[in-house]
Amino acid sequence: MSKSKKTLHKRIKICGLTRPEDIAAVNEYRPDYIGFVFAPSKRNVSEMRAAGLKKLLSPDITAVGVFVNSPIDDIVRLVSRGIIGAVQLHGDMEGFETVQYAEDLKKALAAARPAASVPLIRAVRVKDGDDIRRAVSYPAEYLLFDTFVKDQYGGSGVRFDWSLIPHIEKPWFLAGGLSASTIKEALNTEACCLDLSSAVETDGRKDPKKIQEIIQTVRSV
Ligand SMILES: O=C(O)c1ccccc1NCC(=O)[C@H](O)[C@H](O)COP(=O)(O)O
Repeated sequence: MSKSKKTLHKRIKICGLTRPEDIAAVNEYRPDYIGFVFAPSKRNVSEMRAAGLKKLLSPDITAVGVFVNSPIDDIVRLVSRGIIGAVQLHGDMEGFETVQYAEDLKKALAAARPAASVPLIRAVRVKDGDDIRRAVSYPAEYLLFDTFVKDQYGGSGVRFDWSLIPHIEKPWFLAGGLSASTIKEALNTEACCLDLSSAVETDGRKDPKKIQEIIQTVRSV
């Protein structure tokens, strides 16, 4: 593992924002990305809610739409309306979010927004190293490694064994149970971005103090 890659500036994504108060917190503490979850989840936001939240969001923070097996048209509409600027695919690579699906989505996004570059982030729910190796050739700009939890697509707050991640050329996000107690260790991985949700919540709501602490830790390195 190259030292320079490990010590590169890490980006931060705070996922699962649902309220204007959450947007006020990220506008103040400034992660690189925030996530709106359009999949079934306790953090789900409707298109209308996300549109309202996006209007409040600082324009230099990229809003990522998180999807699980969604129709391409729904994703393209959110991008066309300027509600999201990146697409995180968290569903099933076999059966729904296939390679063909990603290629069709890319074509549809390019047709709808020719001037915009809308990166795809391929989420991989890691059970073992094979899950990672299978995902490397998926047509996405980034990979995102999260924990496999049965019957839960994401936002579990559970960590996986990071030693399963080999050196890969494609940039990748690290997710799954990242918290104040693991963030320094995560800074020592080759991830380009650290993605948090559960650990920056209190009683199921985003907690500005926890967001501030995590972002300060990451930025102080
Ligand atoms: O957050 C959710 O509820 C969710 C539901 C369905 C698919 C994806 C979901 N979240 C995706 C994320 O990017 C989370 O930040 C990531 O899974 C990490 O969450 P956590 O382990 O809670 O930090």
